[in-house]
Amino acid sequence: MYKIVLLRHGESTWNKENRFTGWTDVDLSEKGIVEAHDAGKLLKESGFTFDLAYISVLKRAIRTLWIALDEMDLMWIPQVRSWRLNERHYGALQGLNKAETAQEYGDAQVKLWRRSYSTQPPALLKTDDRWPGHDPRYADVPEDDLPLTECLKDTVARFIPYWEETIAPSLKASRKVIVVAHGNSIRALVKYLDGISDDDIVDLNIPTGIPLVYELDEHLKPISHTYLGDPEAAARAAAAVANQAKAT
Ligand SMILES: O=C(O)[C@@H](CO)OP(=O)(O)O
Repeated sequence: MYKIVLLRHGESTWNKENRFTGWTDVDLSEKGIVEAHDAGKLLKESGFTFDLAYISVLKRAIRTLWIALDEMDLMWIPQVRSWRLNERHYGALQGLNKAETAQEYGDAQVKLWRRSYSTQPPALLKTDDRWPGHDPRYADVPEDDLPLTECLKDTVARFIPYWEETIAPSLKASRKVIVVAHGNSIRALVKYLDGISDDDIVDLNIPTGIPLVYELDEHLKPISHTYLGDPEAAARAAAAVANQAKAT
């Protein structure tokens, strides 16, 4: 049996301001820093240890990992960054307030943009400063792979090859792995691992800063998954994420 821990970063400054974030590189809020410390303490108290970490190239995930590893006295472990673990790119919605966007376009449209499997938010133009082609951290990524917007299906398409080619072989080599990523990139992985349908994935929300532990069989098929800590608190936090973009 294999085990892997998936962790969404702690609350970011734009989570706090209720803005669509995507690939915008915002930092953790004060609450997010506390959540990252708590995640590390909880992992340590629960007997977890790691010898390899995978993270996105966004600082809210990187800092969450650093803080959690510091709590576990594991800052020495290899930390492998990939853009493929980034948050789903939110296209032209990046920066907008979620509730105001729902007032303008309606709750149903915003829910489609946030949670449907295959509806892309409005796209950026390549001339827009928010297009990742202007950011040196993506200089080695082929231009055709850099999104102008993404639906969850697009995030699955760029994350799962990385799972198959890089993360899964590490697990099979008995590495103790933590993945620190984002609400929608973790939804992409969970959809794939648990075989969740395109319709049912709409109702899955991932809370910030609560470790999600998967036990996997020898073929890396899930045997179980659980949030560490208080399950009701995790359910409440997930419901709060779902409700972030209501117009009223
Ligand atoms: O703004 C975002 O990038 C994500 C995660 O913070 O938001 P949502 O939960 O609305 O998909």
